[in-house]
Amino acid sequence: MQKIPATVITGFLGAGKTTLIRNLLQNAGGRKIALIINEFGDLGVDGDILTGCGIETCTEDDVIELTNGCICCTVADDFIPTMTKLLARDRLPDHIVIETSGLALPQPLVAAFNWPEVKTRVTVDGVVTVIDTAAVAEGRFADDEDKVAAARAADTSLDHDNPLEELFEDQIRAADLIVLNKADLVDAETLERVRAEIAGQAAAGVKIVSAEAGSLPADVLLGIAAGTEDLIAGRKSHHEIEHEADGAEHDHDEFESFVVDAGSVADPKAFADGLAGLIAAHDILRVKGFAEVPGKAMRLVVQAVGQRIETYFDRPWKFGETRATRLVVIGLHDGLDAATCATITAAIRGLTDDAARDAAE
Ligand SMILES: Nc1nc2c(ncn2[C@@H]2O[C@H](COP(=O)(O)OP(=O)(O)OP(=O)(O)O)[C@@H](O)[C@H]2O)c(=O)[nH]1
Repeated sequence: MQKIPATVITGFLGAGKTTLIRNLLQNAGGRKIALIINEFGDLGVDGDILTGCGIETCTEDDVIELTNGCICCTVADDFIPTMTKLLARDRLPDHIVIETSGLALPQPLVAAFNWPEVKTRVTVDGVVTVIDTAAVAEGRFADDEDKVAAARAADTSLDHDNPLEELFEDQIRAADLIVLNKADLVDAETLERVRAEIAGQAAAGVKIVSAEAGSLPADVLLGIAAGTEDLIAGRKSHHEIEHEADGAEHDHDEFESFVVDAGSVADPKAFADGLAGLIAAHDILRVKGFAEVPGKAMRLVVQAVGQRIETYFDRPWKFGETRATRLVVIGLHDGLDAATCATITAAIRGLTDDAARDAAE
């Protein structure tokens, strides 16, 4: 039996993975694609955006969500049973696409394709790492070099000062194809600078392409035929290297997420401006979710990556669906203690019409 190819789409929070997958589904050229989506944060926003975008080949049956945390930590209890169930279906997909959470390390996930029940049926076609080119150009993942040099001198471990940098490097290291996304937000010179920087960190021979809104032909993204599961042992993550000796698991204690239930959003522009102020005032990496706008039949998608905030209406609220505003907020653990989470929650609610929310509850 021919193995089903699986593509792993990875990349930091907000790099554009879901957007790239939406484009891929629209241009799938008749392939039946099954999607497995893993999210950090207790709200299935990405899956909902994809099933809400009306692509014929993307039904709720084709999208499987793993929302309980980090795919790389729950491979055995979560990912393997999901794959087994998918492979037991009567109508098998032509291709499997897996979107990892923006905080996942792809290496343990790819290694899971060597589990006997999966290895005989599926092969990793390739790991595609999506990069927010503008964020890299702004140095958002860069460590304070002096501090890291001092830490390295004191301790030979590879520990970074900045957990974002470490994750970012691990995601690049796992790649078979790197997409420099959001090319529209940088000029040609900056794009080339980022390309050179990334090429210096990636494995030799890895292809790097640039894109806007993840718009690339399906033939570029699929059919890499890398067989990455056989290569992954040579692409270890920082955590694997650090913990190899004692076999300790990595964790994502450095990151925190919480869900805010809020009231109606009367003025999306004012709401986005208020959110931008909050993001600037606190250590927030990502906000995403849906908002209820009074008098509108459609729900409003809210997407914030750093200071860039996007709002758009994606689909009508469904019959029987609760019209509500729910957002997931993700940040660094150190910047989001319980008191700060409560402050942010109250502030977001303050940007909305709480009376409407209370009435809905
Ligand atoms: N300007 C610009 N914005 C983009 C591009 N690609 C994606 N975005 C926007 O970036 C935001 C995040 O995009 P997503 O596709 O949700 O990113 P993601 O990587 O799936 O995010 P997480 O799942 O939270 O990690 C959205 O507001 C997108 O519309 C691009 O090429 N250019």
